[in-house]
Amino acid sequence: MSDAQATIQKTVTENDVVLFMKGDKMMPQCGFSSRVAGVLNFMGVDYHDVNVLADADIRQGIKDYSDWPTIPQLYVKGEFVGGCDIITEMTLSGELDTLFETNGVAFDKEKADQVRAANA
Ligand SMILES: N[C@@H](CCC(=O)N[C@@H](CS)C(=O)NCC(=O)O)C(=O)O
Repeated sequence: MSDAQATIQKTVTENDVVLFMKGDKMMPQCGFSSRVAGVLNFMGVDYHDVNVLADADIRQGIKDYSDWPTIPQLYVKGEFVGGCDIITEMTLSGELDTLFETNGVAFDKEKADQVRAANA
């Protein structure tokens, strides 16, 4: 296993929720990353952010790890969940709430409902 793959595996194993993104959660540097980080921030989710722009090996490595060609990538309990389109859909359908509840990830349900109401 390459160093990048080992680092990624360790990161997604040691942190319940991980967002591989461009920029960081306070200052995303891509609209897709910004949308996912914005939802997680608004929902009050405690997550670990990894800025792939800081490391070319991780940027490529995360695509290899999940066999998914783009960033952002959200992981919950070590499992790849999706990118921006999937997370947006799951937020609006309530599936993301269910996934968090099933995995014991704390979030503010009222805020999640607010996102849905604003996009209804
Ligand atoms: N449809 C994608 C949009 C994300 C996307 O297209 N990301 C591009 C541009 S930021 C990307 O990661 N390209 C490969 C790269 O920059 O390494 C999603 O749902 O996440």
